[in-house]
This record gives sequence, structure tokens and C-alpha cells, in this order.
Amino acid sequence: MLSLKNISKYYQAGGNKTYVLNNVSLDVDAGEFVSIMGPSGSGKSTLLNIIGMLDEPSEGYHYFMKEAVHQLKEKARSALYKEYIGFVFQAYHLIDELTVYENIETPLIYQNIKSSERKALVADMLDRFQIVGKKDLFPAQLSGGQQQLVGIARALITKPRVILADEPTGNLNSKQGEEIMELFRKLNKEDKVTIIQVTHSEKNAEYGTRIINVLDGKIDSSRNV
Ligand SMILES: Nc1ncnc2c1ncn2[C@@H]1O[C@H](COP(=O)(O)OP(=O)(O)OP(=O)(O)O)[C@@H](O)[C@H]1O
Repeated sequence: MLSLKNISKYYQAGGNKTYVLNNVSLDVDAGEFVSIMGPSGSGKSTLLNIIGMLDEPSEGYHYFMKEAVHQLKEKARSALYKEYIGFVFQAYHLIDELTVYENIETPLIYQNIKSSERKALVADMLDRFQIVGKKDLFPAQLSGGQQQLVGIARALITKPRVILADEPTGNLNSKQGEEIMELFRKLNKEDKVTIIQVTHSEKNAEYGTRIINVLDGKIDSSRNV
């Protein structure tokens, strides 16, 4: 499903190249649940952003759903992203001017789903996350954990085949965090959603089926759980 071959990402600073990712190769099959771990600054988010086509590598080959992503133009890349990927960000990236309801609805509008169907899908999601009572509030009126839940609800609303999550439980209390991990496990096992998450938590990492350790911009080790 996903194949990165010899991917590097560097920044040019005064004639010197600083490598954030250095010659990373990684294959992920459909149906896997991969956890990416590693120290702060090791390149985890950069790797996830490249996988999610939000960032471009400096070098290397990137295949996703049999498409050569490194050869695609911006528009085709973004179409591919919209069709398959749901992204859960560390900072929730909610739209401040939109209510909880509207934030969750937005990806469906981009997919041209008709209004009555959108209503049913959003209602379902609000229910599932027990945030029906918050639907008319704006992000600033929510706690960090609630904003995170809305961000996750928004990522899941289009039923993506792949979920990419950067510290998805970072702002949740331990019970909410466990609920999200259980939800991911269920999506992975029952709905066959492929999940790739970045996490600092060993406990969360073990919800995955494979743990990859990134160190200094390289894949240091990989083990099946
Ligand atoms: N635009 C940029 N210019 C220069 N360096 C950058 C830029 N963006 C990111 N970096 C560097 O890339 C390195 C890796 O960042 P990245 O966010 O991928 O790490 P991370 O492993 O996800 O860290 P954390 O766990 O703290 O989120 C960092 O040292 C960062 O300073």
C-alpha cells in the first residue's frame, strides 16, 4: 500500500545540509497498525507528514496505492490524499470560525456528499464521541481534550482507508486516551483501516502491530508486537 524508498529530507543552512530524514526506506501493507517512536527531534513527524503527502522529501521514491507520489503534481497528490487519508494532528488544526458540527462536516463538503447524508454522518460521529451537547460551540470554547476528540471525529468522518495520527492522545486524559486507542484498534481489526501513529507512549505504541524506532533521521529498529 505504501512504499518509501531511500527517502531523505534536509534543510539547507549556510551551505550545509541538515538531514532530518536520512535514506529511510519503509513498506507498510494494507491492514497494518504501525507505531512510530523515537526521541524528540528524531524526524517522526516529518516522516509521517511525508507519508501523508503534507511534506515533500528532498530525495527518494514514494509510492502510495500504486501511484508514484514523487512524480505527481500537487493537484493529483491532494486528490489522492482526500480519497484515502484521514490525518489526526498533534495540534488539532480545527477551524476557529466554525462550530464543532461544521468542523466535523467540512471534509464531507469537500467530497461533495449531499446535505442529508452529511447530517446523518455528523450526528453519528457526535454520538460516538459523546459530544452532541457541544455541537454548536466553537473550538475556543472547548478544552484541549475535547478539541482533540473533534479533530479525531473530523479525521474519521470520511471513513478513510488510512489514518495517520501524530500523538493522537497527547492532550487527552488517560481514560480518553485509552478510548481513542481502543477505537483505533477496532477500526484496524474490524474495518481493516491501516493506521500509522507517532507516539511517545510505549503503552499506546503496543496497540499497534509493529513498532518502528526512529533515531537521528533513520529507522533504527522495527519489531512486530
Ligand atoms: N523548516 C525547517 N527548517 C529546519 N529544520 C527543520 C524544519 N522543520 C523541521 N526541522 C527539524 O527537523 C527535525 C525533526 O523534526 P520532527 O518534527 O520531524 O521531529 P519529531 O521526532 O517529530 O519530534 P517531536 O517528538 O518533538 O515532535 C527537528 O530537529 C527540527 O528542528
